[in-house]
Amino acid sequence: MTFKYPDAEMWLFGAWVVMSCLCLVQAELYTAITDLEDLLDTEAMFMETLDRYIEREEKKIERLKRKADEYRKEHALASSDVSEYLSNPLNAYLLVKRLTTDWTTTESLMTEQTSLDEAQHNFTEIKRFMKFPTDEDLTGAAAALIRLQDTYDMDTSSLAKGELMGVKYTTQLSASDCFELGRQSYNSLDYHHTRLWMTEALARQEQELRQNSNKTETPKWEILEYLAYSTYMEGNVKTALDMTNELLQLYPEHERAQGNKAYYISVIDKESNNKIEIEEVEQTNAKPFDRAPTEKELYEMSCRGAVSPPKEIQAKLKCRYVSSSPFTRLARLKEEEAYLEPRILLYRDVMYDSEIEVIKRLATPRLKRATVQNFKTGALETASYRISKSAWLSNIEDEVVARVSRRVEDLSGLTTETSEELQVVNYGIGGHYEPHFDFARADEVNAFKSLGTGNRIATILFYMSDVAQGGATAFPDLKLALSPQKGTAAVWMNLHANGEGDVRTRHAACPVLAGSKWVSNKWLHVVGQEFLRPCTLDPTV
Ligand SMILES: O=C(O)CCC(=O)C(=O)O
Ligand SMILES: [Fe+2]
Repeated sequence: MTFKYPDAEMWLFGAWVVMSCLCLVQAELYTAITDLEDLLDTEAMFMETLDRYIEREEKKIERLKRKADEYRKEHALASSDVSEYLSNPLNAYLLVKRLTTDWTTTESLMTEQTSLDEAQHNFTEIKRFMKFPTDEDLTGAAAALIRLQDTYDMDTSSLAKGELMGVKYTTQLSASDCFELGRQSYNSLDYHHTRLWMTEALARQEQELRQNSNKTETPKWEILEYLAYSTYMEGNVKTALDMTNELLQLYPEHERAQGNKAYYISVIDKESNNKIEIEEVEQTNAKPFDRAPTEKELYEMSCRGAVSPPKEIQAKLKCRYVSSSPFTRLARLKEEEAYLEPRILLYRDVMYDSEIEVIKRLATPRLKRATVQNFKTGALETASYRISKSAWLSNIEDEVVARVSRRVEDLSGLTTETSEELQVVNYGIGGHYEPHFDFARADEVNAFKSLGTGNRIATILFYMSDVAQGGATAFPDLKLALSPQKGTAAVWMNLHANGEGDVRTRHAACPVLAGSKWVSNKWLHVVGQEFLRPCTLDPTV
């Protein structure tokens, strides 16, 4: 890549060498924090190019100002006594010269484009060789924010003010930021969030105008257009008509709004001719539960701590030190019961910071958008219900990975001979994994078939980071949420002793609200555990 600013070249080239190997594949940057960090480097290069462009343009304007001063002075002199001035042959010559060759030079200075061309060239090169977000990334980032809003039940205005579940951050969203979220929701046909964010955009815009801030970029009529339409789509035609009237006061020639107005009036007329009272839908965020909550609602409630296991169950939970193997006799395990039936155990401080660093370092260059198995076909696919980046590490790659496998055996009393490799996962903001089973169900015939090791009998989930906010592992049916604590492992059996899947283990990774989440999974399989966990025909075990 060639850069046109000579002294920028060395720095840019250095950055390019580092970045170019990482950056040729550009997609889904929002899925992991590690990728977002690279975007800051891209932004730094954009800023450098912009600063240089401004500097050059300012120099140009300075030169033009000096020229204008010269013209003004000479012109004033001439005007003070025109005939006297022009009677001098030198002045007559200079006047003609000023308006010919001189003026041509001035004009070409005005229209000179080199700094613009160079800046544009540099922008193109940066976009080609550095990580650069796509429209898909913007859609994904907006969807992640909306997912967080829903899961953690955050009201639009608090979120726009930077309040995340009671924690106040300094970043706020401007009217145009809110407008963009509304527009993204509109493009996803999500009229509920379109209305919420366009309402907020209007409120913010009024505030910005009151504060005389020059932030306001989106015309009010445009916000009103989205707001009116989403309001109509949500069933409130009268309010939609009022909003469209307001829009037309600001922009009377707006043809689409004129059409919509006529349409809304016709809907209202038709209803009143039929003597049907139009019921304006009450628009609130509240979700009244006059019915049993759906799994999604239970999942979201577990994530935000709005539900928890019954007190009787919690009262029975114990914690203890255990030593079941040579290793754990030396370093006794801190075992905590998180749930009894099914048994979900937490082991504290079983992965050390130094081990976590090695695992993260090995996994980082290999992180790819996580896939889920299409259990019907066996194919691996990306899916919006699982948003994270993951990589697999094998025991032979590093002693630390092998050591983690041995620790898994100590924790579970099972063998890792037939297990999958260690799956390392990094979730960015909004990263999540919706409710799922780790085991394959009866109809998912192709799952693990090629491995020949049977179903996933147990899950050992290591938390490799704390998470500032959100990111719990939720078990919706149990109303249980495990909050990540660096170094802790969660362990549970996915199968009953008769080999049937235990549906109570259905679980999810709640969206990360603030911070970044690292975990690793070790999935143990059935084959090889025959003597370690004997099977029974009793379906209750
Ligand atoms: O990240 C978590 O909390 C759970 C991850 C999980 O369930 C999975 O990867 O299967
Ligand atoms: Fe899972």
